[in-house]
Amino acid sequence: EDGGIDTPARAPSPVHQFGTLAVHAGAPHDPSTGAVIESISLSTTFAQNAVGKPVGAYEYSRSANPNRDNFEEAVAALEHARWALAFASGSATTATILQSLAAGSHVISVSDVYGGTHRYFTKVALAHGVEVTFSPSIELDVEELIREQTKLIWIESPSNPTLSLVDIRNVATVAHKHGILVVVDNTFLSPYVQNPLDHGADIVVHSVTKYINGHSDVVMGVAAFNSEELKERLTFLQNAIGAIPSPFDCWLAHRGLKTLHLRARESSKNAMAVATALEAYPNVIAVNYPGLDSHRQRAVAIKQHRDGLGGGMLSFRLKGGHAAAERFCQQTKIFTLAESLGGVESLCEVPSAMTHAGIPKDQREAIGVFDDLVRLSCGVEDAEDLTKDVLQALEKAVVGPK
Ligand SMILES: C=C(NCc1c(COP(=O)(O)O)cnc(C)c1O)C(=O)O
Repeated sequence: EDGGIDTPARAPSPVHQFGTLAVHAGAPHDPSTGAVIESISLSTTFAQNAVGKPVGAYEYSRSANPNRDNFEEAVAALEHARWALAFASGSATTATILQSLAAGSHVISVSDVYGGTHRYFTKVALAHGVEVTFSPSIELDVEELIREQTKLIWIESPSNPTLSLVDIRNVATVAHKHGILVVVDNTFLSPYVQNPLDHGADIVVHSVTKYINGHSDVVMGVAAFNSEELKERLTFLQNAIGAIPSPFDCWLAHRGLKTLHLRARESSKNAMAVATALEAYPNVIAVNYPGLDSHRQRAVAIKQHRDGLGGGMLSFRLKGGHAAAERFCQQTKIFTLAESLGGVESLCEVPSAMTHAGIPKDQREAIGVFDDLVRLSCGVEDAEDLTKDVLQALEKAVVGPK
């Protein structure tokens, strides 16, 4: 007990280090053929020897599927969780968790969240009776924001796209005193850099579409947790709502996950090089990167991130407003102008006009998503090439005196 919520049993401490788990967790050799790589089980249904007596462990693919089981087992191992459940997308994961709440429930969310998450919180959740309110400084004011009906606190750390951090333990300590669950969206860092359950979170979620799959060829989401009650509730909803991923997508995402440690280290190194170059550039107003000593919450990164890594994501403000931000993204040669993030290829975007365009301008700017903000997803290309690409695009983007 740490207040009003049972502290669930923790997953057993991992026997192996991250890289070994990434390669081997949830990856049994086929006992009949010895195949080292799992097959893809596309069958949607499984024979029964007699009524209600399936031949094996499976009956119908929406309820369970071998590839999904293997992928979920691997994610659970990497997030230090007893269980993980995979969904059709990160957004489907968010929706299923919110739909686990009774009508009349209240959720407190950090203000700076992905635009699609904001869209669900403000335009969908209320339809099933869940009210979401936002806080720009959740560590400071969470206690006063809690209501009798508050059931969940939703954190993105780092947040998309301003890379704000939250000290998870601080929020979880307050939340658990009131019997409130804490969800951390760990998409921006991946399980390699941060494990929110180790800091008191009750559920960790990812858009698998990003770093975990890592190759921009799968849309998927996942939630991981230690509570048996959550496992029962969310497994029921995974089947009843049915927002599940395909076996092939699970197979692809499991393959991508096996190199997550290599990709996360490389993209973090690249982001540090690019952020450092940006910080030195005269026409850059501000750089948001948790790996920089100048980051406003650098102490939280050092406390919560493996080796204080900043991850592969960063954003920066450019003199010259929206026009300069757009020109930058049109001038890059290696960074591709596109939404999404976390893949092997580097991407750039202008959140105010793209991923966060659905958030009203005044609310956007209140959380630092200004029209001149550019977001970069640093892939695994060479740091020198990425840095040169950014600098040449800056030269062309900024018109007038530097
Ligand atoms: C597509 C983008 N984000 C998706 C996303 C999601 C939604 O994941 P989807 O798999 O795209 O549904 C959830 N959480 C975070 C932090 C995210 O960044 C983007 O920011 O370009």
